[in-house]
Amino acid sequence: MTKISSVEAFLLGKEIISAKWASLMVLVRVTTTDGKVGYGETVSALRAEAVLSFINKIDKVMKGRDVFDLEKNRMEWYKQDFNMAISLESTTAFSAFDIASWDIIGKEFEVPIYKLLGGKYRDRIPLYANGWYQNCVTPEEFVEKAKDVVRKGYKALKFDPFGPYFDIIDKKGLKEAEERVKAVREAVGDDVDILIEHHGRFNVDSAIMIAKRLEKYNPLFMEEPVHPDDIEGLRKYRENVKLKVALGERIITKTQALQFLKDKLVNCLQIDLSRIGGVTEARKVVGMSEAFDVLMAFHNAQGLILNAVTLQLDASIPNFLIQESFYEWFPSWKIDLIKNSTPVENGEAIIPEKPGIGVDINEKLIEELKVEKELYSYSEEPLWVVKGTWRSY
Ligand SMILES: O=C(O)C(=O)C[C@H](O)[C@H](O)CO
Ligand SMILES: [Mg+2]
Repeated sequence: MTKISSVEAFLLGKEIISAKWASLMVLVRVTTTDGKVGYGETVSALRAEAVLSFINKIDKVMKGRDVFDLEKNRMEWYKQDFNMAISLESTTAFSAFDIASWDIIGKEFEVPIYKLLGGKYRDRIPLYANGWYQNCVTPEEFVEKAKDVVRKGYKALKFDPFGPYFDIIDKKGLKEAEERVKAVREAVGDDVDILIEHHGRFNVDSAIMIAKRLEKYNPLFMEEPVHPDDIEGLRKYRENVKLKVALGERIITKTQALQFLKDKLVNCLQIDLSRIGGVTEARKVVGMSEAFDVLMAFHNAQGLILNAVTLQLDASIPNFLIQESFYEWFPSWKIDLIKNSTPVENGEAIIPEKPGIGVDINEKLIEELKVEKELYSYSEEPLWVVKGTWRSY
């Protein structure tokens, strides 16, 4: 029995980066009584202290339990936390614990996790770039950065072309968004995919107007076109728009995922392993999606532990579309933390082959990067946008 002796969390950070929401990192370490160590990562933006307190409670519940008992351990936490199914803080804390558990299990068998999930389905992981458009507002600024992305070898890139518009978009906003998308499409050509991020900010009539304006640029998908809880709006969007819909980063249970699948509200599911319940729950949602002919494009916007474990699933699943990557736009401290062991080559990720999640943690950096608490200051530009893009021009 590989008994859990501790579940610890560390709040790490250094500087604000293009992905402001990911300027902090809650690193979770699970240790067993025989000294095995596994790492996971959770969501931190606006809720770091709450997540740390959940990890502290998970530590108390999991001490002495077998790290291999993934389903039993999850059910125990689900039983202990009456509100787990409606709490991102609880599910993200548990997701990190589950990821760290799989890290230990892979290390026990001395294999990367993908070998425990059915082996390799693909040798490399095609990526789309995100985070590349910091401080872009004018079409020219977007074009300059988009060309850099293509020069790096990416065959797909995602961006949010909507500036500071929220809920309703007017003629000026539509014109600005179209100018940005048109300029990027013309700059990258037809062989590079463009993916439109709405960040779930529009009411459905605005979202439909946007789709009508942008469909001529042939986006691979429209991500979170309407507010995340606007199910009726999404139904109306699906009735009026032919473009593919992608969503899922805010789904925290497989039951929620089922609602979108059974009502055919999504073409591509973007669940996030650090929110849905780690590897254990993510692989169930992959199977459910496969039954509905829905492809996976995991959300992956937090850090390099999440990136590594996400690549393990990408390697092994049949219904895969493309993988989000901030890798080349994350701060160097996050890359250093995993000893830069999941590099991107020509717009593709190499599958990490080390045991467990496939990366080693630079443990001496943990001490160096520790921060006391999450510093938050209000600004018109919310945390969840790529920094410097909320200006009209
Ligand atoms: O990467 C994406 O698709 C995002 O939407 C990034 C979000 O801003 C981020 O996850 C907010 O926590
Ligand atoms: Mg998104």
